[in-house]
Amino acid sequence: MVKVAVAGAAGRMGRRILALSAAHEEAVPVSGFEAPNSEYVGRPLSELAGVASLEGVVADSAEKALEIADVLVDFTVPEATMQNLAVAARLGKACVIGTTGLSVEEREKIASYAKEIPVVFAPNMSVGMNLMFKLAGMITKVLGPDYALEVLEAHHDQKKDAPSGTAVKIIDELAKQRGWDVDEVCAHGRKGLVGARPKEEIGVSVIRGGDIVGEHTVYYIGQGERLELTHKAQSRDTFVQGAIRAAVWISQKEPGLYDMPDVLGLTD
Ligand SMILES: NC(=O)C1=CN([C@@H]2O[C@H](COP(=O)(O)OP(=O)(O)OC[C@H]3O[C@@H](n4cnc5c(N)ncnc54)[C@H](O)[C@@H]3O)[C@@H](O)[C@H]2O)C=CC1
Ligand SMILES: O=C(O)C1=N[C@H](C(=O)O)C[C@H](O)C1
Repeated sequence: MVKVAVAGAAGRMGRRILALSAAHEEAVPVSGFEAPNSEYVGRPLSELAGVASLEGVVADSAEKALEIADVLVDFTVPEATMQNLAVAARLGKACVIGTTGLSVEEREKIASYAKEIPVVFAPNMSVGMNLMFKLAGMITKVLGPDYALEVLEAHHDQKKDAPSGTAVKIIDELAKQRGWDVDEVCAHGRKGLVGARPKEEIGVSVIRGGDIVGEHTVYYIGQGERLELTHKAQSRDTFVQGAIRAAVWISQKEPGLYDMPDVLGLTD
């Protein structure tokens, strides 16, 4: 059994990771933690996860939680993820990171820690979305430059970062296929007298509201037709299942930076 420590144990993802790993055949949640000043520190994990058999309480540090674990699973906020990763590297523990909204510098630091410990780092852990990343690139290539590229993402009203980490990765795939520099071509939420649409542009639109789990669409807009490629997450558990799969997988790996296609066997 792979022993999992859950960062952000009281969060939307953290609670479901505790619950679903408690019922998993190859993983077991041995600890969960929150920031030291969190109101959840000391609360029973069983209460947060809604699983009576779960033992232990929410710890106040990554050190305490990781001492007894094999793998850190972290869906928190960028600052916490970077701190937790430093602890994991010091203790030689593998990591699964799902946090989004990280800066370029933070991503580089993750790559550097991955020289010491195995790390899965992916903005979306669902099977369908990881297939969509590939399809989005393929469609862009097949349709060619006459089709305008627009990306729309929608999430719940508590989401902190925008555009979503998934949208950022989709945009990277599209730009890569066209040979464009992503920093030069994105039009985020147009406003005012923006003029005619340049050919070298990727439009990016963001919706926030209610309890939308996560929806992403790429529009390929031509003259006389348009193709829409959409993924809708209907439950957070789709990401959680992927995260637990990644935790089991990474527990057997050498240091390195891995993505979900590695875990899912979707590599070319
Ligand atoms: N890669 C993927 O498949 C997915 C990624 N995400 C990402 O995961 C992250 C978390 O999402 P949610 O669970 O919805 O957010 P959330 O806000 O419900 O949970 C985050 C938790 O982290 C805790 N936290 C903050 N600082 C901490 C620290 N220093 N140590 C330990 N815990 C700390 C918070 O108190 C909170 O309980 C976001 O960046 C989101 O975009 C979310 C779903 C899927
Ligand atoms: O914050 C969320 O909820 C989600 N975040 C991820 C992202 O930013 O792409 C993945 C998923 O869409 C849910």
